[in-house]
Amino acid sequence: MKHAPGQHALPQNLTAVPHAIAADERYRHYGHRGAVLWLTGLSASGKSSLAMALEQALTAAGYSCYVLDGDNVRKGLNRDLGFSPQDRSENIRRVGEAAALFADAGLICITAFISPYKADRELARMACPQGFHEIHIAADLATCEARDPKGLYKKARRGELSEFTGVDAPYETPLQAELTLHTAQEDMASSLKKLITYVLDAIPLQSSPR
Ligand SMILES: Nc1ncnc2c1ncn2[C@@H]1O[C@H](COP(=O)(O)OS(=O)(=O)O)[C@@H](OP(=O)(O)O)[C@H]1O
Ligand SMILES: Nc1ncnc2c1ncn2[C@@H]1O[C@H](COP(=O)(O)OP(=O)(O)O)[C@@H](O)[C@H]1O
Repeated sequence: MKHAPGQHALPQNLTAVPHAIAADERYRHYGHRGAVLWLTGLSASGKSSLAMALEQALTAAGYSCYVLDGDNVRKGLNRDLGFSPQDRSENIRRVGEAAALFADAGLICITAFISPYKADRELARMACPQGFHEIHIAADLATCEARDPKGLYKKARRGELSEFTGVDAPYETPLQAELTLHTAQEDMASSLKKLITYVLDAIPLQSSPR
């Protein structure tokens, strides 16, 4: 359809608001509020496994979710960053900002990063006013080291990898996480069940979305 000069196809009021679609419309569309589920824990504690399984379970239940993890963030957006304390902080700052955008768009953003520093996790929380749920994937170092799925703990012990979390870099244990999963003491199905139960309660789904 052709428009005369000065006319346009969009409704006039779209130019008057910062977001053309308001939060309530996103809620009606997705059937739930946007939020960030922030998984934190040592390497091999179970973050990635639980994040992927949770995404699958929530999607099957009718939620719209997306996982941010090292695989899709450290290879692209954050490929300039390593594992120094400064780089880890910047990694988490950017992930927090990106997660906030996903939540603002109405999605459940599940993040799976070691995020070893308490102050960085607090900054991420402040960046995500839509709702930030810190979930501590708690497994002791000995268990994680015994799992060692990528052989990184062995490398670190041999001195071939420096500043490895738990070996020669710190992990600051969350003191007030919304949920703690003890993944050294229970199998993955039990941890996943607790996680799903928590999310269904904390982020209710409308009875008839869309
Ligand atoms: N030095 C060092 N310390 C910790 N981890 C290391 C290191 N070097 C590489 N890796 C691999 O990178 C993954 C952790 O990346 P993150 O972005 O989650 O780390 S952080 O939050 O910035 O601390 C981590 O993945 P996960 O095992 O899934 O946690 C490791 O596989
Ligand atoms: N309760 C549990 N929750 C999650 N993972 C578990 C659990 N028990 C054992 N595991 C195993 O621990 C390993 C964790 O690896 P991964 O998910 O890659 O950890 P991370 O992303 O934290 O590095 C997987 O092999 C997983 O099957």
